[in-house]
Amino acid sequence: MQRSGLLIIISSPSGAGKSTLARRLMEWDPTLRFSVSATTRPPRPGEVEGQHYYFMDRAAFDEMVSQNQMLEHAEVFGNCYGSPRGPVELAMAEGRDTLFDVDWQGGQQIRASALGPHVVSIFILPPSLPELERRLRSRNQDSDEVIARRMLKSRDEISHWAEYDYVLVNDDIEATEADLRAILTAERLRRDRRPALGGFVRKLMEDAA
Ligand SMILES: Nc1ncnc2c1ncn2[C@@H]1O[C@H](COP(=O)(O)OP(=O)(O)OP(=O)(O)O)[C@@H](O)[C@H]1O
Ligand SMILES: Nc1nc2c(ncn2[C@@H]2O[C@H](COP(=O)(O)O)[C@@H](O)[C@H]2O)c(=O)[nH]1
Repeated sequence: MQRSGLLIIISSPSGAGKSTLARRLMEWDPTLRFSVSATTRPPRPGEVEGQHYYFMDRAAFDEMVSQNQMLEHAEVFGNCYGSPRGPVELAMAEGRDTLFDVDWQGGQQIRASALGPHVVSIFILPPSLPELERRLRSRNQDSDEVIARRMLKSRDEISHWAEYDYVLVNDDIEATEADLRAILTAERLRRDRRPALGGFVRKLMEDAA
């Protein structure tokens, strides 16, 4: 039987380090596929269409939603974000694992979808709220107003931490990346080895009889 890809969801308050960790994880394992989201947010300097996001206007976004082309979608910080369904289903059929950088609403929707049994969800906490703000500022890409809005929403996002399979505090980036690698390795072992164990255990018992 062809194995099915895992859906690895990473959520956190804005600025805790999801994108940085996702990038590092994909450098470690280039077979991982990143789910490039659609968004109505304008591009930041340096963001590339089709690599960081599919940037679109509200009409195009709504059209995708109405055609059932989004696996999940939500309004975050006043803009629309969504995960296109087609590439995820393709990756799963090919047995490839997909990484999602989505907020708690996206996490809930994917978990509740038909693909829910394939989800591994990870919540990233910042070491403190002042450090979260420092990281948002150090990124040097958002206005004071945008940063204030994201900080205001951070408590709401953090309140969903217990809905996730794993929760990591992203203090030291190397240590957090090592934890993510360990999670991925263990979850893949579980997926790949467990189905074959039924036959192995049956034979073990027969041989002993
Ligand atoms: N462990 C860490 N220690 C110090 N700085 C970090 C750490 N992890 C990430 N950063 C820095 O914090 C900033 C925000 O990180 P990043 O953009 O990855 O956050 P994010 O959670 O993806 O944010 P958003 O939700 O807005 O996309 C970046 O400048 C990144 O280099
Ligand atoms: N529910 C979804 N949330 C998403 C998606 N893509 C990104 N996000 C989340 O939005 C915020 C802000 O992202 P930014 O790039 O503007 O900083 C962040 O929390 C992301 O996780 C998505 O497809 N669905």
